[in-house]
Amino acid sequence: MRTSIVRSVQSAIARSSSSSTYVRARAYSSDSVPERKVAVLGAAGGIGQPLALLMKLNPLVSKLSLYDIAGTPGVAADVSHINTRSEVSGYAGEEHLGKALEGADVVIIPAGVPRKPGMTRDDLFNINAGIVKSLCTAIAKYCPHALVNMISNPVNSTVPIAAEVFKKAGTYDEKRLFGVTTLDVVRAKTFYAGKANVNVAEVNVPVIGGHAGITILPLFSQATPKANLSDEDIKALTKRTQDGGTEVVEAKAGKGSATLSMAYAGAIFADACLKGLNGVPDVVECSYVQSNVTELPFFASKVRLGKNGVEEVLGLGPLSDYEKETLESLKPELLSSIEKGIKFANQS
Ligand SMILES: NC(=O)c1ccc[n+]([C@@H]2O[C@H](COP(=O)([O-])OP(=O)(O)OC[C@H]3O[C@@H](n4cnc5c(N)ncnc54)[C@H](O)[C@@H]3O)[C@@H](O)[C@H]2O)c1
Ligand SMILES: O=C(O)C[C@H](O)C(=O)O
Repeated sequence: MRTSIVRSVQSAIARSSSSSTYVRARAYSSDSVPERKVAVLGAAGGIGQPLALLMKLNPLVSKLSLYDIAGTPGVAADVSHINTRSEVSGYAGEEHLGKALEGADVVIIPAGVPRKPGMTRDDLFNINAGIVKSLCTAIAKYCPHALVNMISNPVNSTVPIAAEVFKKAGTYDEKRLFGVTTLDVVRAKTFYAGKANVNVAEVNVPVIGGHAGITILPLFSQATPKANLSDEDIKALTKRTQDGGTEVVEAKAGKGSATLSMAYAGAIFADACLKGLNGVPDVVECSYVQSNVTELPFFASKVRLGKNGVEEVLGLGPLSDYEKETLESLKPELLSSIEKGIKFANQS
């Protein structure tokens, strides 16, 4: 029974990645899976706890390191009783951050405050920018070669902050820094499947741009399986995807933002990073990375993952007129969030 629950969660995650990835991943025998340490920073939080659970279910992880400013020993003890491959360690307090990070292959960062109703993601900047800066300073020191999966908002600014911190430390490698935008893809797939009345497990929708309001641009013109949706339907789906986070923030009415769907999305993205590191071919996910597919220095688009992180930032493909227009209108806001992050990292 327990084995079947673990297997069904694992295969849901595997199916969510590209189907070719799934078929090849199954070809692994447990003996041939390399040792991989994954660290979660902010592991006692609303996202951190279910993400710790999902990473504990991932057979690609051999060491799971859970770090937070407080509360991590309990989470680690709890998760450690699950009879899966990884060895779990919990670390609480800044003096243990180095140990938590040492030897990490992938660092996932859901540390920081979430939104309340009426707030934008940018309203979190003042608190979260400092948290991300100090965590990235430690990453540069203790695991400079790790792939960094940034979840903390505002992602449009926290990723540029991380890049600047790593540049200052002399450890920046643009192939290893990712803003996690997978939740936008997860939402776009769900909403599209509902409207188009197609099997959600077969749906693919790229989401480009950034991770805040109008900077989130789902490319429904490229969605598969194809469906004959009207322009109004596409506009409504686009708006719902852009407002997906706010929908959850309002429904939670002051108790935070998306945690469970984010943990799921974060687990899919981390799994894709691990598969890439392990040499699984054709691992493609959307992510907010250093990019030259547009004139903006950071941009989310499809990315091929490999043994060094980003193997290739893929182009945008053909856009509808509506998507072209929306792309142009998101650029000023995204650029200003990027510049805000860069300025913060360099002045403080
Ligand atoms: N990228 C996305 O798609 C996405 C989706 C949902 C939420 N988020 C963001 O993720 C972040 C976390 O959300 P949550 O709901 O888990 O919040 P939460 O408040 O429930 O948990 C955050 C955790 O971070 C910890 N923390 C604070 N400062 C820290 C530090 N210096 N080092 C380590 N840990 C620290 C807190 O102790 C807490 O346990 C928020 O910024 C939220 O906006 C991003
Ligand atoms: O909306 C938020 O503040 C959290 C997150 O970015 C989300 O998209 O759910």
